[in-house]
Amino acid sequence: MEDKRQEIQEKVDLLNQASRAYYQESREIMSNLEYDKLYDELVRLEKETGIVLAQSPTVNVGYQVLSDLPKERHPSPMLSLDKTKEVTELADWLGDQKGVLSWKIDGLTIVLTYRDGKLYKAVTRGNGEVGEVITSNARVFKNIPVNIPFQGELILRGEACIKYSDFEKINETIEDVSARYKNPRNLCSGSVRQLNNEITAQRNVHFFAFTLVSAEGMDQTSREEQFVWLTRQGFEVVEYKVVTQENLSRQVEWFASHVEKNDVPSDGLVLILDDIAYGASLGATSKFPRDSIAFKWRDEIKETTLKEIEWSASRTGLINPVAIFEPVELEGTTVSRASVHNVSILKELHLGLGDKIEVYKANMIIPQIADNLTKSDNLTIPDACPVCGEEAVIKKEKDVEVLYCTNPECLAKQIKSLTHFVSRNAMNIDGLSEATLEKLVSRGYIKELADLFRLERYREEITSMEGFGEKSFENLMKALETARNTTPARLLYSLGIPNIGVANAKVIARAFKNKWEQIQNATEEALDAIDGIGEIMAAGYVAYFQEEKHREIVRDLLKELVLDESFEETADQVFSGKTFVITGSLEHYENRDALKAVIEAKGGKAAGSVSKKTDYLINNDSQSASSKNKKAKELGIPIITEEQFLKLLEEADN
Ligand SMILES: NC(=O)c1ccc[n+]([C@@H]2O[C@H](COP(=O)([O-])OP(=O)(O)OC[C@H]3O[C@@H](n4cnc5c(N)ncnc54)[C@H](O)[C@@H]3O)[C@@H](O)[C@H]2O)c1
Ligand SMILES: [Zn+2]
Repeated sequence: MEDKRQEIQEKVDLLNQASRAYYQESREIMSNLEYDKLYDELVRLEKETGIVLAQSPTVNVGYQVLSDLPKERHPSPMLSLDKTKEVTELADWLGDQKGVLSWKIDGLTIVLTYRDGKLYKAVTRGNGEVGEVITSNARVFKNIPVNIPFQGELILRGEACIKYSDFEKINETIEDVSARYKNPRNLCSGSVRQLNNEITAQRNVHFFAFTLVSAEGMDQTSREEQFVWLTRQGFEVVEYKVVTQENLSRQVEWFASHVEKNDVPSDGLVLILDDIAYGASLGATSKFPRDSIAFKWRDEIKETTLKEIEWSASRTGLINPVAIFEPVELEGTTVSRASVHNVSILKELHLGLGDKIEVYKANMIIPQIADNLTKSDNLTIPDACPVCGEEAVIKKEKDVEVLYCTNPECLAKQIKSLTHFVSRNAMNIDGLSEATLEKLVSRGYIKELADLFRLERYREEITSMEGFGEKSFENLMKALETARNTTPARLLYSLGIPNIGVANAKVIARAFKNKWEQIQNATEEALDAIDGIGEIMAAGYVAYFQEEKHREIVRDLLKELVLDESFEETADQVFSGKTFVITGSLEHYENRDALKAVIEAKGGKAAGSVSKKTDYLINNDSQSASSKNKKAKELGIPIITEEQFLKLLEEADN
């Protein structure tokens, strides 16, 4: 008995510790599957021994709300939901009643109060007893009406959430990498509970109503009727189906088959009795209302064998373990990899190659390891980054151990520069989106720029990647072959040297007659002598090529590229035979000499006064009363702005 009591105490402590992290800090120290399993074990032990500790999560919705936001007590406690994983139990529970079945949205529950047709107050569920007042934040949710036709007091509950399609995009914009969120629910919680609603506004928070608590003077009798009414008031209501025992399993099937397509994160379904009065008559336990029940996906669990751990470096610098296992069918698709998230989880699972592991899809979507049955613990954590080979170290972030690449120039952290490298004016490689590049880098197929041209070796792996079939691979191979034949100017631009844009790259390449050796070894003086290249630019350029690692990048690239170093003196003389006159103040060019130099470099002439021989007058103010302007007009000579001149230059260059 003492042992059992001890076990209960330990489980209570562990569950409470997890809840504290989950609710207060928007982070997870264990998976929901693990949490629910522990919880079920605790329920079993409590039943067996008859002991229920005061702190037990089975009797408390409880965790303290510890934020700087103002607090408010709910008029009646907001409870949790009883749960089942069996459709038959769900059907028994429904009996001969009509019910409303909807997504159990995985976000943050909010209570809204409207008065006189206006949003008056928004409060989070908090610990069920006391919530946080977030009215100004709710006002900037994407789809919430701030004015509604109904004028009486209206109280409703719903879930605030961030859609999957927004999650990645928004998370990326959070500069402090360690402050980024693990899943949409965490991000939503962090976004809704902000002191500054400007941040909330940027996070695309959506609100889906699921319970009408009260509407002054209204007396609806059915939940379905309430949903329809709420829709008319301008609310988006959670997607739902009306069910009876007869069609229940079919409707559950419908939801199951739509989980993957659903952009709104969900972690199961909720079934509520349609008859409001009957539901209310059933009352509630200390933790659950009796008029509704949650349905959790069974989480089909399969046993398989761990083949390897892939260390996946991301742009955040984190190198996260991914388990690669013998393929298994899970919820209708073949799965062979699951993120292990971080070093702590890897250690807790005592993973080793050849281990028998159990895998499932969390919320029917994300593959996870549920358990390790053999725990051989034979892995070594790498001490070098799989992408750049530089030192990788284990860091502790809020009790969680993560592996981190110490090299600031690691390609994994430079996805943006890789995206630049393949862009149209650079290497012009079609079919490589930022997301694809990130995947290829994280899997170790691209460790340096030159590897892009060697992707053929990973044909098998890449064609089996999600969303990347034979056809797109073939297209990519073709695009690479075309891109391989390139010019020194493109290569120079694609390296992403500070301040060297398309135009500058062209000017420099031209100045060195397209000879790469000379381009790369240009001295500051030589660069400085080129029109349009300033001192600072020249210094940055030279510094770039002085670094051995940059020279190595280029050396390796040159092995893959076919550079066209031919040079025709006149080919670029696009203004040959043309005479320009410049007047008025300039915006783009520093002074007239700079503009003159460009004209001359292109074979043109810059004259001092307008005559019949003039082809263009460059003047930003065509209305000015200057004599040159007047003369040009008299002679019918086109007057162009700098902007138009640049266009001319660009058109001629292409
Ligand atoms: N991973 C962890 O460390 C950890 C810690 C604590 C809790 N948890 C997870 O949280 C669960 C318990 O959370 P809980 O008690 O906050 O909530 P719950 O799972 O009991 O869900 C009930 C709540 O869901 C919300 N909801 C969403 N959509 C709804 C809909 N369509 N209709 C009605 N209600 C809807 C409501 O606010 C309702 O109160 C656990 O089962 C576990 O999975 C995980
Ligand atoms: Zn690295």
